[in-house]
Amino acid sequence: MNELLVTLDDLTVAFDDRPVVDHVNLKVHRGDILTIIGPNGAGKTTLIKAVLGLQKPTRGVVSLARKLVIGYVPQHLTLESTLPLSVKRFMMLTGRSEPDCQAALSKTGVGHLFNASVHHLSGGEKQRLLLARALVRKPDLLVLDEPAQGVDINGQASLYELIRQLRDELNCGVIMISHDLHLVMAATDQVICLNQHICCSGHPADISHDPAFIETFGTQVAESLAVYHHRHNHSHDLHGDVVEDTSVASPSGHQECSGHAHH
Ligand SMILES: Nc1ncnc2c1ncn2[C@@H]1O[C@H](COP(=O)(O)OP(=O)(O)OP(=O)(O)O)[C@@H](O)[C@H]1O
Repeated sequence: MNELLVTLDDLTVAFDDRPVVDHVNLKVHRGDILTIIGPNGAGKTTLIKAVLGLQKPTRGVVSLARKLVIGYVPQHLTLESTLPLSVKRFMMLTGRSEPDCQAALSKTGVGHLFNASVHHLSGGEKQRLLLARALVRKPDLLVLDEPAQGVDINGQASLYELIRQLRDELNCGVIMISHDLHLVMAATDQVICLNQHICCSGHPADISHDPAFIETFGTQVAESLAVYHHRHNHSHDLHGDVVEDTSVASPSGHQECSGHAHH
């Protein structure tokens, strides 16, 4: 088992006695890609803020591996539009060397924009710049809050592919929030469906069959994902008749909570 990077132990965050993250238990290891999905207001951002140390738990514990370096990619790049700022300057604000900054930008496919103004970048280029800024710290853990927001559908697929490649290259763990269910399903190892508490979790191909998932996202979404991720779970004999295939793995690590009322 790879090194354990993050443990959430019974994490609860409440605002005015209203729990928005409720009794969440979670472990992230080096090499994991874990995606948090859930409806608006489900507590996704609050959960990652707790991991980043920006939100104090009301109850429970967030434990991080010793000397854990976290690279954070926010949803948007918000900058004062009147402030002239080049990509180079933006990257150098991290305090890293110019060659390191340039290498990180090349890794995320925007090395050619070193001298461009950040204000002139497209949505996809901005996201790649934010990713480069997170990478230059050589993180053990990448935390991304809807990294593909404002990026077109082709750009989204390549951004998720890039995140996978970076995970392989850096051997880091990845926690990300996403709303792009189809793309997430293709690019992640484990999905957590959060609606204050963890409704269900597991391999993306299996989650879409989960009653808790269907309850949260509706039958239409679940069916479209189930078709998209259909896995052949049986074999055929010489006559073409269907035979049970016991060698097909059952949903790996698939868990569903019980004892909670699903919203
Ligand atoms: N500092 C705060 N004080 C009070 N309420 C807060 C605070 N931060 C978040 N909330 C509330 O907590 C709930 C969860 O918010 P959060 O941003 O974590 O949801 P989310 O799942 O990320 O939503 P979205 O998908 O819409 O971004 C919301 O109802 C929000 O209004």
